Amino acid sequence: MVEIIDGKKEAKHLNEITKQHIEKLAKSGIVPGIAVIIVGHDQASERYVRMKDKKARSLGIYSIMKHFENDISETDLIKSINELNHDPKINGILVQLPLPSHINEQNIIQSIDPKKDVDGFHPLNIGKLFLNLNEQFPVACTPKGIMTLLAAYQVNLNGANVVVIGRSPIVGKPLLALLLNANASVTCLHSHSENITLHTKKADLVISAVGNANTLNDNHFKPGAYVIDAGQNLDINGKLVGDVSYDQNSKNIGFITPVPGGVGPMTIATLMQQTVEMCEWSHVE
Ligand SMILES: Nc1nc(=O)c2c([nH]1)NC[C@@H]1CN(c3ccc(C(=O)N[C@@H](CCC(=O)O)C(=O)O)cc3)C=[N+]21
Repeated sequence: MVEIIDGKKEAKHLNEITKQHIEKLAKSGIVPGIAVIIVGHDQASERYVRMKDKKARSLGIYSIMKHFENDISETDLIKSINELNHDPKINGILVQLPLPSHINEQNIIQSIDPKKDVDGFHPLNIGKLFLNLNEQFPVACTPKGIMTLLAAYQVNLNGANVVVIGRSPIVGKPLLALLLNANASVTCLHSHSENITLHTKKADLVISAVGNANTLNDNHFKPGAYVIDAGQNLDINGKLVGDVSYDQNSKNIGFITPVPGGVGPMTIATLMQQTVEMCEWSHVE
């Protein structure tokens, strides 16, 4: 029997801890704040952004949303980010990706004050992560949430054989760094990799961040393997599914995170956690 991890339950637990931090800050008259910028009218993006805003408000985080039309110029977008960089009520700035093709994503990410980069996408923060610096800095929320989930399930990463599939700057790459920093032996596979099964069959833990339904199935894993599915795909019926196809009777999978209800809720809970952490960091310096 496959154990299905309850990401919603872990996210709820994390949100309760975040709430305690918010209440403690409130005693000093401090309210953490997040600003989310969204460009255009992509349905999925609008939905995620609303979910983030709703969760932030329910926890007592000050949350503002800036919604721009598709034809906003890069200069105007940077201007708006600059205002938020200087807004003392805002601790975290998130620019929802992807952006329209006439806007250079790196220019936008690099215009965010690294101390307010709640996504952890700024090159300075990614550099700190890869160097494993002993200081406080933001880390991409999906990878950080996955690490929290692994810790909650007491997965021993020390010397473990871990395969990460995907090398995006928002999931695969930061995950590589986090896993290396946790002393795992990490293999990263991607669209040019040959014989994926050769690698996944040896893995104690496989983390898939591909973005294609049915990328993996039970035959890819060794008995008892842990599987984290960070995929968010729509199947042919428009249903949200992950990268891995499996059922309760899959014989090799030890545990797996479901989609929906696995990594997704942890991403949003981690965003809330990190907004509050960044507020705390800004007050001790
Ligand atoms: N700057 C930026 N930061 C991001 O973190 C970011 C982004 N841009 N662009 C898009 C991706 C995608 N992403 C998700 C977060 C939560 C769920 C999530 O909560 N999923 C639920 C289901 C959601 C639903 O009901 O539709 C689940 O898996 O259970 C999904 C996807 C964050 N992203």
